[in-house]
Amino acid sequence: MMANVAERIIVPLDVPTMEDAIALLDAIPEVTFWKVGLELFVSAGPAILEQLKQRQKRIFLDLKFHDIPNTMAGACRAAGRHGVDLVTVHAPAGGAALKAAQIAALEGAAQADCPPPTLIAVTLLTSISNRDLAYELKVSLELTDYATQMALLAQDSGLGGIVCSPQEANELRRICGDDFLLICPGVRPTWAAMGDQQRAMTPAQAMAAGASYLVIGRPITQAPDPAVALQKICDEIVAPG
Ligand SMILES: O=c1ccn([C@@H]2O[C@H](COP(=O)(O)O)[C@@H](O)[C@H]2O)c(=O)[nH]1
Repeated sequence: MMANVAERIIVPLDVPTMEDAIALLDAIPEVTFWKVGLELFVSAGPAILEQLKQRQKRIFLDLKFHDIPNTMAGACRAAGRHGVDLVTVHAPAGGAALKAAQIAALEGAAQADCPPPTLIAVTLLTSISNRDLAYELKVSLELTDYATQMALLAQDSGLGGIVCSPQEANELRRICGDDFLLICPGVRPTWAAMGDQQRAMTPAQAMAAGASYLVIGRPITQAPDPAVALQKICDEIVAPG
């Protein structure tokens, strides 16, 4: 397995319990970067972060905070104390909330004497289609223009990156520059089911579009053999068919 490719794949621990999470960690020890989302954090709490640290894994705490500035700051300060690598907020919370969140995340890390997390903002969930944006959310901008506005809002607010679909990664990389993290879920090998993802690309396409990291869940975690699925994805990135 090409180490540098595998290290750019973040696998979500989208499972209901701590026991399920540990089984997944043990099934694919090759994974260096794990994502803890709402389901597992609400179920298992911060203890899952300790399990990951004991295994020297990198941690993406994906709780997608979206609230008023004071509440966002409190949540990000607490997240900063956990010593995780990445923390998510929603960009449409607005510039005041994003700035407050960024400052608070650094404060939390300093209080706990741990490295500060990189705060990243979700531009537009990858489960939202062009049609959903226009007809359900009543956003009149073109989807790429909306994602660009959210990315620039995050960058201007001092955040270190965004979560975006690989379909917008090329344009957002051009606009936001090389030092801004682009974390891309919505990644599907040709042999995997799309599920609820609406704006997806293959792993090789997503890397080529400028993603810093790919978030790939069900194609790996629900495969008959997750380690084989991970290896297949790495091979496809290195030598696209
Ligand atoms: O826009 C977003 C933001 C976050 N996610 C998260 O990524 C994974 C994707 O899992 P798959 O099984 O590969 O679909 C999941 O944890 C989401 O919460 C996203 O998909 N889109």
